[in-house]
Amino acid sequence: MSFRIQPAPPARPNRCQLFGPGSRPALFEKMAASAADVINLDLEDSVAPADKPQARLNIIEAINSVDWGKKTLSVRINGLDTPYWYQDVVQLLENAGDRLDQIMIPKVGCAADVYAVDALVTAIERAKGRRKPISFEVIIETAAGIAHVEEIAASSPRLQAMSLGAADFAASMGMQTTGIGGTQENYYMHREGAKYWSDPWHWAQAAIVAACRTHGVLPVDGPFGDFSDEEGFRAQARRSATLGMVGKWAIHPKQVALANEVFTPSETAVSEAREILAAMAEATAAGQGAAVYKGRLVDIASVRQAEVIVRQAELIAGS
Ligand SMILES: CC(C)(COP(=O)(O)OP(=O)(O)OC[C@H]1O[C@@H](n2cnc3c(N)ncnc32)[C@H](O)[C@@H]1OP(=O)(O)O)[C@@H](O)C(=O)NCCC(=O)NCCSC(=O)C[C@H](O)C(=O)O
Ligand SMILES: [Mg+2]
Repeated sequence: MSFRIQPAPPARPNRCQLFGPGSRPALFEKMAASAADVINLDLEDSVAPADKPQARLNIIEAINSVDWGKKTLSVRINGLDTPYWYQDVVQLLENAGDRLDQIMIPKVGCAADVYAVDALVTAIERAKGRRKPISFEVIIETAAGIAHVEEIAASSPRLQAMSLGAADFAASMGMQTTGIGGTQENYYMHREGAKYWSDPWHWAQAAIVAACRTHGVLPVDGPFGDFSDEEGFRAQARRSATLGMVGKWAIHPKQVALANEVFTPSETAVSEAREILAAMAEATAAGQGAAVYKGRLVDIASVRQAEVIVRQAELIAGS
């Protein structure tokens, strides 16, 4: 371990972030009643330009009136390259009550983007005497965002989570696809007449996880567009979980249970982790630094791996 200790991320469940357009207030109660850990009310790309003023009003009304339970409540504002974002922030912070937890900043390209929103949010919080500081989450979905991912992860103490936005990311990178996440038909290796599909999102996810873990931020996988493809969603989510991401977006209520299933460690995984901890406790008591568990080596690094799984399970059970 470096002399600089890896900070812990926020201790809250983030297995599923359910999105809904701010222009469809009929969905808000259904979102609140869902099993998602995080709700993202959208002012950005799912809301047409002409509907943005009304969507802001809908969202403010819903933040103040709907029972959101223990969910993290987040609003996605418009990007800093638009004329909308400052009004999103000003109207939200001046009119939404303390139930608003978080602002999601899309298409972040550098740390200064987060700094700009932080400056505005801080000024409004002071002017209005808001008691609860607003936290931030960002979307990495541009070439600049992934190129500057580490400085973005370090950009503000308000930052709690970072997602990969596969659709805008693909567009910004000039990728030849209209798919949102998942297997891409033309991204394959070829050998002896057979195709082997690779994962084009893997490198960006790994970069996001590394940046997030370095700075104590929750890494999250973004949308999977084909909401009729449950196995495709599961496969994408399992790869993300294996890489270290803590959750995934749902763009349809069908996807909430799938995300919760994948990002909740299974009973088998938790029992195995506990057995590894027990085996190592026994080995340590006997003055040994390593042990054999089910025919394989376990040592102090295995303890750290097992602790990740046990901590995740305890966090979810306690939420
Ligand atoms: C995708 C949808 C437009 C589908 O809406 P709809 O046609 O109404 O779906 P269904 O008829 O299948 O709905 C079945 C029931 O579920 C309710 N419903 C639908 N959507 C939601 C929701 N988001 N939350 C809660 N409940 C929902 C319906 O009302 C039906 O209920 P009932 O009649 O009582 O049975 C729609 O799901 C939708 O708008 N989804 C969110 C879209 C969105 O927010 N997109 C933005 C995030 S993705 C993105 O921005 C890309 C990213 O930035 C990137 O770059 O990668
Ligand atoms: Mg996007």
